[in-house]
Amino acid sequence: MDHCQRIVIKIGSSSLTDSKGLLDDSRMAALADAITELLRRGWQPVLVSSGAVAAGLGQLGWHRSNLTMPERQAAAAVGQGLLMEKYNDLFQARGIQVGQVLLTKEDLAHRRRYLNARNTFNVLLNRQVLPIVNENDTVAFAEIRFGDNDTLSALVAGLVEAALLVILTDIDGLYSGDPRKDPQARLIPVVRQVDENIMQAAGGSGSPVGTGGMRTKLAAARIAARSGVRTVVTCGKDPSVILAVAAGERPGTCFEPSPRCLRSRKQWIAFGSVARGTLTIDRGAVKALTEDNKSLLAVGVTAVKGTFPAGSVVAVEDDRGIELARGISNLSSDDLKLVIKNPQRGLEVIHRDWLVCERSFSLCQS
Ligand SMILES: Nc1ncnc2c1ncn2[C@@H]1O[C@H](COP(=O)(O)OP(=O)(O)O)[C@@H](O)[C@H]1O
Ligand SMILES: N[C@@H](CCC(=O)OP(=O)(O)O)C(=O)O
Repeated sequence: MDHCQRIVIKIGSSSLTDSKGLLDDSRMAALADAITELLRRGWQPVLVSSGAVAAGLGQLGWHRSNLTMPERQAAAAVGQGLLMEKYNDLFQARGIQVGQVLLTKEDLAHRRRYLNARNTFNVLLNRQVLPIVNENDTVAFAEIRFGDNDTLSALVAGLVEAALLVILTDIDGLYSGDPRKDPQARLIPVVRQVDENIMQAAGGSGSPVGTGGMRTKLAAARIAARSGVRTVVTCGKDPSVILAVAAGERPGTCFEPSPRCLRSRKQWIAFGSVARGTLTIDRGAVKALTEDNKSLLAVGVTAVKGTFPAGSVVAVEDDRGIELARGISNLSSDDLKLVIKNPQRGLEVIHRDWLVCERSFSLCQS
């Protein structure tokens, strides 16, 4: 199996719909042509496609303004079927089988479901079936939904160990400021680190159909970079651009993979899992974790929030409430509460193999 040849392509609602907000047939056909060519060239592509809500609204004749969440979810229920029907017809005509993969944040947060999804992707990809992924909008609800598909595409890219993530949108890349508000804004061709400064350049969505804007694309690029995946954000008007990206060209903005990329299990802890509780640690423990790469011992834990069994993912924060690590706790919250009153020397709460220190988890949340 050659993971180097895996490529995740995310196409946003703004690139899939026409000026009336309906699915753009010619754009979808051009996308199908480009993906077919990628397969012919030996790549294993995964398509993360938005557009379910837009397609549903078009079919039902509903207007986007003032929709409640259940109404959006109902529109997605109608639209997801239409979207897949279109993709199925387009790819069948090109001799390619497709498989629908609908995921929620909760699916990826659950370690066994995450691994099951990985096995399914591997079977589809190794048998030249194109996985077409979307968020399962009809069941995902407010607090635990991705909302946009940018973050989802980055998690999928890490999951399948892709070499490239291509995010197709309605603008040719990341600009130094939101181009709608700043006419002086310049295109940034390469980003080596998604930090707070770069984050400040990004605004929300510019189109009525898009959801995340550039902010969620940066969060996605950061997750991908830490997972060892190079991200290119570029314009999806002409989907054949993905062939140029696969051939090594860098139209738009290229986000380089991090030299300190995380291995699979730590990627999941850092970006896929949902923390079930929070541990506050003292200054000595902060140093041990962030500078000395040590495991977290019970002596350094000063407070425990939440109720969780042993084996849960927990957030670790300093005494100012800043999250600086995440890991799998060897102890339940009940046991931890007993232990911190009377710490046993050397008792390990999180082994360093199950601990991820990340200076800015908040930058990875969309
Ligand atoms: N710094 C920036 N550079 C480029 N685009 C930006 C920036 N800040 C905000 N945007 C907006 O982000 C939009 C793309 O995001 P979005 O509308 O969510 O598209 P999609 O449906 O492809 O996810 C652009 O059209 C643009 O208006
Ligand atoms: N899952 C939703 C995606 C929502 C959305 O608009 O995402 P995006 O266009 O990527 O900002 C759908 O299919 O309509």
